[in-house]
Amino acid sequence: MLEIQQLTKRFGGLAAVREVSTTVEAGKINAIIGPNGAGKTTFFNLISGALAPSSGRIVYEGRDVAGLRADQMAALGVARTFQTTALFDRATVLDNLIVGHRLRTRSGLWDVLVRTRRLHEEEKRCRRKAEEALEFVGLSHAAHRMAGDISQEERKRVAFALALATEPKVVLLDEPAGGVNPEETVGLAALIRKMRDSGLTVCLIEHKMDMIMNLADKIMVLNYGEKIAEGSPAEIRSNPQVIEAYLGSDGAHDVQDTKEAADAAA
Ligand SMILES: Nc1ncnc2c1ncn2[C@@H]1O[C@H](COP(=O)(O)OP(=O)(O)OP(=O)(O)O)[C@@H](O)[C@H]1O
Repeated sequence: MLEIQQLTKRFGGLAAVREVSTTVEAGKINAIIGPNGAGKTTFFNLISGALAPSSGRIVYEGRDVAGLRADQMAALGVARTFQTTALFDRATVLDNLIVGHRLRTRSGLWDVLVRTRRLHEEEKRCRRKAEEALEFVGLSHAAHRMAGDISQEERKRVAFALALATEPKVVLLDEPAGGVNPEETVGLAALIRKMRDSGLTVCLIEHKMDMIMNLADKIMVLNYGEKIAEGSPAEIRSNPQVIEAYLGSDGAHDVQDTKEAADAAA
C-alpha cells in the first residue's frame, strides 16, 4: 500500500528518522512503537505530508509521493489523526465534522458568495458523510452535543470520524488511545479493528503495549530513528534487540512489563 524506502529526516545534526524502509500493508493494522524520542511522530509527519523528507521515497499506489503536502496526501486518500484533537468547543460535534469535511471539498469562494447549486449539493454531501462517520464510530447520539462537553474518549472517536469523513484508504492514528482508561481502550481497539475489517489500511503509533500486542497485525520498532525490528506481535515481544531498547541491558522483563512499569511510575 505504502512502500517506504530509506526514508530519512534530519533536523540539523540529528537524524530523527534514519534510512527507514518498510511496507504499510494494505488492509492490515500496522503499528509503530519505540521509546520516547525514537522518531515515531516524525515518521508519521513524513508519510502524512506534514514534513518533507531529507531523502528517501514514499511510494503510494505506484507513485512517489514524498514531499507532497498534507492536503495533497489527504486528497489521495491518506488521512491522519493527531495526539490531541483540536475541535471548536462551542460548536456541535456534527458541525465540527461538517467544517472538517468542508475544508477538504471543492467549492471555492465564488461558490460561497453566490451560493451556487454546487455548493448546495456539497453541503448536503458533507452532512451525509459526517453523519455516516459519526454512526461508524458509535457517536450518533452525541451529534448535537457541544464538542466542549464530550469526554476524552468521545473526542478520540470524533478524531476518527474526522479522518473517516474524507473517505480515506489509509488512516494514520497518532496515539488513538492516549489519555483514556483501560475499559475505553478496549472499546477504541474494537473500533480500530472495525476500520480494518471494513477494508481500511490502518497505521498507528501507540504507547499502550498491551493494546498493541492484541491489536496489531504487524509491528515496526524504531529506536534512535532507526528501524530495529519488524514482525508479528509474538516476534516483537521476544526480539532481543527490542527488549534491549526498552530495558537497557536488563532482559528480565518483556516489553509489555516494561511499559506498564513506566506507565505506573509516570
Ligand atoms: N521539529 C523538530 N526540530 C528538531 N528536532 C526535532 C523536531 N521534531 C522532532 N525532533 C527530534 O527528533 C527526535 C524524534 O522525535 P519524535 O517526536 O519523532 O519521537 P517520538 O518517537 O514520536 O517520541 P514520543 O514517543 O516522545 O512522542 C527527538 O530527538 C526530537 O527531539
